[in-house]
Amino acid sequence: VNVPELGVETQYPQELADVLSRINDWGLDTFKVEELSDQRPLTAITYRIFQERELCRIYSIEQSTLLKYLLTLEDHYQQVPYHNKAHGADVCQSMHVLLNASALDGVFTELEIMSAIFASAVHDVDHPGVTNQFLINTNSDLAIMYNDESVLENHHLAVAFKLLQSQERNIFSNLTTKQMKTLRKMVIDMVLATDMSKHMQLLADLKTMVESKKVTGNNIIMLETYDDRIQVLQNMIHCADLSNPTKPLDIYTRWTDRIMEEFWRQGDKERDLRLEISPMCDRRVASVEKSQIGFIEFIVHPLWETWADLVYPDANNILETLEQNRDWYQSHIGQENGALSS
Ligand SMILES: COc1ccc(-c2ccn(CCC(=O)N3C[C@@H](C)O[C@H](C)C3)n2)cc1OC1CCCC1
Ligand SMILES: [Mg+2]
Ligand SMILES: [Zn+2]
Repeated sequence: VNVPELGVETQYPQELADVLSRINDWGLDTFKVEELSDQRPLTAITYRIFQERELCRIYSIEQSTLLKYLLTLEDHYQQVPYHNKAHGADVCQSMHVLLNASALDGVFTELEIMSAIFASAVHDVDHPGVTNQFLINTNSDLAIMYNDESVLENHHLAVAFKLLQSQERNIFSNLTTKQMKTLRKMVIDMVLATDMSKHMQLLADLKTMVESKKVTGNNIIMLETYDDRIQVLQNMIHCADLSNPTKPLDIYTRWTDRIMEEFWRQGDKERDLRLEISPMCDRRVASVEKSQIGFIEFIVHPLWETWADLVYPDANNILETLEQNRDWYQSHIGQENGALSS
C-alpha cells in the first residue's frame, strides 16, 4: 500500500517538509504543521518521529497500519481550544527532543523510547476540555467510571488502547507478548503521571534522584531499576506536558490564548450550572499575565530547574527561555487585552 511521503495529504508539500525538518528542535512550530498538514499535526509529527527513529523497521510496523492508527487517534482528539490534537502533537514532539538529551544517550531501550513517544501522542486523547475536578463536581459518567481517581488520564489510556484492538490499526502486532506487556505498563505509568495531582510527588522524587545522581565517565545518567527508569520518563512526559512556557515566546503566547479560552468555557459552564467558578476560569475577572507568572513561579520553573539539574547542561537554554518568558509576562501585566486587571 503506497503512503504519502509525509504521511498526510498536503497542498504545501515543500513547506510542510521544511517545517518538519525541524523535528529535533525545541522551537518546532506545531501551529504551522497544523496549518500545512490540513489539520493533521498529530499524524504528521508522530509519523515523522517514527521515521526519524526507524521504529517501523525495528518493530516491523506496516507504515499503512501506523497511519491508520495515527489518523484514527487524531480523530478521537476533541475540537476543544487547548487539549486538542495540536497539543498531543506538541507534547509528542517535545518528548522526542527531551529523549535526545546527551545525558540520556544510550540510557533507554528502543522499546522504552517507542513507549514514551506513543504515550505522548495518546496522552490527552478524547479530552473534553474540562478538568478532573469539574467532571467530579458534575457527577459525570467519566468520574463514575473511574471513581474520581485520575479520571481524564484513565480515559485517555482506555481510548488509546481500545483503538489498537482492530487488526488494521494494531501497530504493535509484531511485538512479543513480553514486549507488549512492558510497553503497556510503561505507557500506563507515563500517562497517569500527567495528572497534575501527581506533580508534587513526582517533583519530590526527581529532586531526590538528582541529589543522589550517579553518572558514568562521560556524564551519562545511570538508571538501574525499573522504578528509576520509569520515574525519569514520567517526569519527562510531565515536563513535555508543561513545556509551553519554555518555548519561543510567540509560540508560548498562542498556547496561553488557547488554555485561557478552554478555562473560560469551563467557567461559563460552571456559571450556567450555578457552580462556584473555578480559579482562573472566569472570563470577567481575567488576569492572564498574573496567572502565567504564578504557573511559572510555583509549578513550571521548580520542575524545569530540577530537570535541568538532572540532564545538566542539556536543558540550560530551555530554562533560560523560561526565565525570559516569565520576565516578559511580568512586564506585560494587564496590558494585552485591556481587560480590567484585578
Ligand atoms: C499555557 O498555560 C498553561 C499550559 C498548561 C497548563 C497545565 C497545568 C497542568 N497541566 C497538565 C494537565 C493538567 O493536569 N491539568 C489540570 C489543570 C491545571 O488544568 C490544566 C490546564 C490541565 N497543564 C497550565 C497553563 O496555564 C495555567 C492554567 C491557566 C493559567 C495558568
Ligand atoms: Mg492531560
Ligand atoms: Zn496534556
